[in-house]
Amino acid sequence: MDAAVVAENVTKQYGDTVAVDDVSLSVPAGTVFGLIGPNGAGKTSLVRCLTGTTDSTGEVSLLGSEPTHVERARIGLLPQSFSPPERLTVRELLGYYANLYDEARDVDSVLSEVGLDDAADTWYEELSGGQQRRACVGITLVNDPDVLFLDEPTTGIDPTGRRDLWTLIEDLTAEGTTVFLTSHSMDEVERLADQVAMLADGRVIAEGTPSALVAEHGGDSRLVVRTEASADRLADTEFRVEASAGRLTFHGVDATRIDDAVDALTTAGIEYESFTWTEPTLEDVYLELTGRAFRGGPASGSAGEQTSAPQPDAEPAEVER
Ligand SMILES: Nc1ncnc2c1ncn2[C@@H]1O[C@H](COP(=O)(O)OP(=O)(O)OP(=O)(O)O)[C@@H](O)[C@H]1O
Repeated sequence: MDAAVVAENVTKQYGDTVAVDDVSLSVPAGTVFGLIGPNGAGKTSLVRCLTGTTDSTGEVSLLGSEPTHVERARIGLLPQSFSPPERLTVRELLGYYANLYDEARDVDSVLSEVGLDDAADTWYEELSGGQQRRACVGITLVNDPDVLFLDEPTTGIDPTGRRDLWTLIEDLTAEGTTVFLTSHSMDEVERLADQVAMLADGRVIAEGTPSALVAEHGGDSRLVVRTEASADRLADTEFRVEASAGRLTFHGVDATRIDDAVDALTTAGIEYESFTWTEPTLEDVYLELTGRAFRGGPASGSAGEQTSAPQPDAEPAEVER
């Protein structure tokens, strides 16, 4: 598969601040590349280097050319902060941007894709924050770009709208669009990205598929049991069990071993109120790698039903006794 975006040893400095530090990456065409990292890690600066909207050192290839030489119609860029003209209706706004290109998509189709059909005749300034963000996403789609850079696309968008946008991004990549996604939403990146790079202090500190990163850095699956019992009665169990206020945490409990852990509780005669099974997610990877993990509590994030296979989107399963 051809690479749509390639960076080799890209560095960007603002005065003494090294915002992007010797970054190399490659994004195959038709895939989603997720860029994550704490505030100030250099994500927006890197996007600017890749799109040729700032100068940098190193090599960047965008659709096989230097970024500034790529036909603008082939690129879509949704910056983190974007303020289009406010005294236009949404339809007028998309039409305005569509007119900047020789060939553009049908504005009403784009409006529909971003869920703004009903707000088409509303002034941009009268939209809610989430609707405004949807309109901005729509603006990036009017030229039917081959590569789409989305910097925090779903900020302010409600959960249903976020999922609609995720589906839209999946549809776009299915048709061959390459998406470079910057996000603080780990569930968004985990759901969408084929490849993820984590940036810290301008450098890529981890890169891989979401599942590979979770396997390497996410920690183990565990069963958290709400009980006042101590761990002493579980001395013989094969699981590593940690006790903390009002709960026992069984480590290394994958989906097929939940029953074994519950059996161990029963065998030990331990009374419990409920238990929750959690498995590591990209959020755990993020917390681990940024060193901000909250130690001692159950990992937050996705989990499956007690007996089902892990489901990336499912809520934690709390099972009452
Ligand atoms: N125009 C600028 N002039 C000077 N310094 C800048 C400029 N833009 C960014 N920086 C600095 O570069 C570093 C990286 O900033 P950048 O905005 O790329 O981070 P980010 O990962 O996108 O952050 P966030 O998640 O908060 O959006 C920060 O130290 C920031 O202060």
